[in-house]
Parts: sequence; structure tokens; C-alpha cells
Amino acid sequence: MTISLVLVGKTDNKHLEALINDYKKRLSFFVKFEVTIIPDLKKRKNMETEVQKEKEGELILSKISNSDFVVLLDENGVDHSSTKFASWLQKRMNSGIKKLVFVIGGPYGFSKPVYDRGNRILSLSKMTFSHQMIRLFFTEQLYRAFSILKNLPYHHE
Ligand SMILES: C[S@@+](CC[C@H](N)C(=O)[O-])C[C@H]1O[C@@H](n2cnc3c(N)ncnc32)[C@H](O)[C@@H]1O
Repeated sequence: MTISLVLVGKTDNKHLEALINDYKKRLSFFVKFEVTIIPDLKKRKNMETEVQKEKEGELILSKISNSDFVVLLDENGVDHSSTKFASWLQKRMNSGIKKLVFVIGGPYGFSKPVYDRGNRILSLSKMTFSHQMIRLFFTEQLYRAFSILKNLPYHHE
């Protein structure tokens, strides 16, 4: 199974990018992990929020195939402990899915068509994080999930 992470806008802080790359590298020992960045929209500062979400939504959907299992990250989704998330991930890997796609929205979240396409909505907390910070928190949680599944001494309960 391939795990793909779709992001809106490039990571705008080099320290954040370095930390994300570190977890990306660690994840590559366990799974085929790819990151797809949807470039920032041109002239988005002049756009209405809804128009921006709609345009970003079209670009997000263009990166998703019919057979992909799509998980949208959203503060209003279902939340898991790290161990529950690890077992959920194991079940997805056992289910024969070819590609598991996680999507992080832009600064204003997702358009309705993107919500409609999501197979699951996952929250990392009830608090809202920036679309930049959450990419680090999520890649760390994904690494943590694999470290739990592989019995590595990274996660402690
Ligand atoms: C700044 S938030 C968008 C917030 C809000 N939904 C809105 O409409 O303005 C940007 C993106 O970060 C992600 N995100 C932020 N906080 C999150 C959380 N607690 N759990 C999961 N994803 C989160 C989501 O993908 C969200 O679309």
C-alpha cells in the first residue's frame, strides 16, 4: 500500500520543512510514502474564501483516483489515540487498498465536493492548527503509528 499526503500550499518555513523531511525519511523505511503539494493559487489574496476553497478543492480532487481511500484531516472529525490510529492503519493495510490518501486543507478548510469525496474524517485534536503546522503533527503521528506496529521504543504508554 502507498500512503499519500496531499497538502495545499508549499511549506513556508524551512525549520518546519526540515522536521517534516526527517519524519518522511523515517517513514520511508516502513511504507511507500509520498507527499503531493498543490501550489498556492495565484492572486488568492483577492479571492473570496468560498472561491478559494472551491478552486483548491478542484485541485485536490484532481490528485485523487476513484480507487483511493481518502482521509480528510479536519478538527471536527473522529479522534483516536495514537494506538487506536495504529490499529486502524493496520486494518487498512490488511484490507487490500492500493492507496491511502490523507488530505490537509488550505487555510480555510475544504469545499463541499472534497468533504463528499472523503471516506473518513480524522481529527488530531479538537483544537484548530494552521494548515502549515498540522503537516508536521500528522507526519509525526504517522511515524508513531508505524513505530507502534513495529514495536519500536518510540511510543510509551
Ligand atoms: C486552519 S485549518 C482550517 C480551519 C477551519 N476548518 C476553517 O474552515 O477555517 C487548515 C487545515 O488544517 C487541518 N487541521 C487543522 N486543525 C486540525 C485538527 N485539529 N485535526 C485535523 N486537521 C486539522 C485541516 O485539514 C484544515 O483544513
